Amino acid sequence: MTLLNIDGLSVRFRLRDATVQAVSDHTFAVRRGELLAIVGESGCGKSVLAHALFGLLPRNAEVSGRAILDGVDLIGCGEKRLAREIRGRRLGLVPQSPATALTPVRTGRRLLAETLRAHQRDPALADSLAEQVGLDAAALGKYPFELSGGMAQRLVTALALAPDPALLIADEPTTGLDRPLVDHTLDLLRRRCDSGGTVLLITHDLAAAERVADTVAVMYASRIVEHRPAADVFTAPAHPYTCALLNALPDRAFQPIAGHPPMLTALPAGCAFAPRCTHADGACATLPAGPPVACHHPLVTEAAA
Ligand SMILES: Nc1ncnc2c1ncn2[C@@H]1O[C@H](COP(=O)(O)OP(=O)(O)OP(=O)(O)O)[C@@H](O)[C@H]1O
Ligand code: NI
Repeated sequence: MTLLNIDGLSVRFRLRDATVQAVSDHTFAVRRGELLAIVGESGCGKSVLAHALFGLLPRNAEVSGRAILDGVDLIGCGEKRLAREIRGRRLGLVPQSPATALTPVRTGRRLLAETLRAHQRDPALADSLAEQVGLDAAALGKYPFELSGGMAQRLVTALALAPDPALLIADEPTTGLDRPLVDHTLDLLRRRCDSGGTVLLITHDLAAAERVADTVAVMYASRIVEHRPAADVFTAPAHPYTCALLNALPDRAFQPIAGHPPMLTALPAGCAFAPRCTHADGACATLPAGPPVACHHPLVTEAAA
């Protein structure tokens, strides 16, 4: 059953002399129990997508399209309803910058207990939540400024989990963690989905997505260019950009992608990857249809059908 239905979602920022097109025409659904990983290079619009869903965009943002979570349009329902009914119980966010998200004058234990209480949950769950994210009791007694980056990261993850949200958006939840803790966090998200929860994992770490995702959406320059089951994306990528991303991994060809992504203030009318793509031709001057694969020359043709 579908939990989140996104239809034609776009976000642009108006600047004095330019417009930043940060999210372009996203249409996708997330099933209950699904772990969808959104991957793509730095600056492609992943966090802006998360903030649009959470209703956290700055004033210069213009949002269009719809994002229906459990019957409620997150884009159109208004700040009051978002604050009262949505953030917390239905929608949780692990923010990308934990340090700025933590209230400095309370210990981790107190922050967690307050969040639990605010959502009618037992504040005594604070210690077990901390344990789930790999924080020990001593760390929980510290103030945010006393925490390392990795500890703060685990605390914001525990805080986002505290209300037990129907959909958890985790924006780079493994930043600052060493490998065992990265895996610990990823496995926690996987278990959450296995027991009926739903997670949208935003990451630039393809290995992380490969470890736990059911489905993967690959973003390039504000658009989703490929959105398919994870096993297919990692074994038979269909978009040349996905293929190039995988080939850049150290344990694959370790071949960096030539060139740079376009400025989001000057996106081309056609395929934005065409200038870097060895398969590009005249057809790429027009916008390809898709996903599942937004490409005029997909590498796996049946996937584009
Ligand atoms: N308030 C804003 N005004 C103008 N541009 C913005 C604003 N917020 C974000 N952007 C731009 O939107 C684009 C997408 O940013 P976003 O943070 O979503 O990237 P990202 O994919 O999350 O990257 P990273 O992996 O580095 O976190 C960037 O070019 C960024 O500069
Ligand atoms: Ni980001």
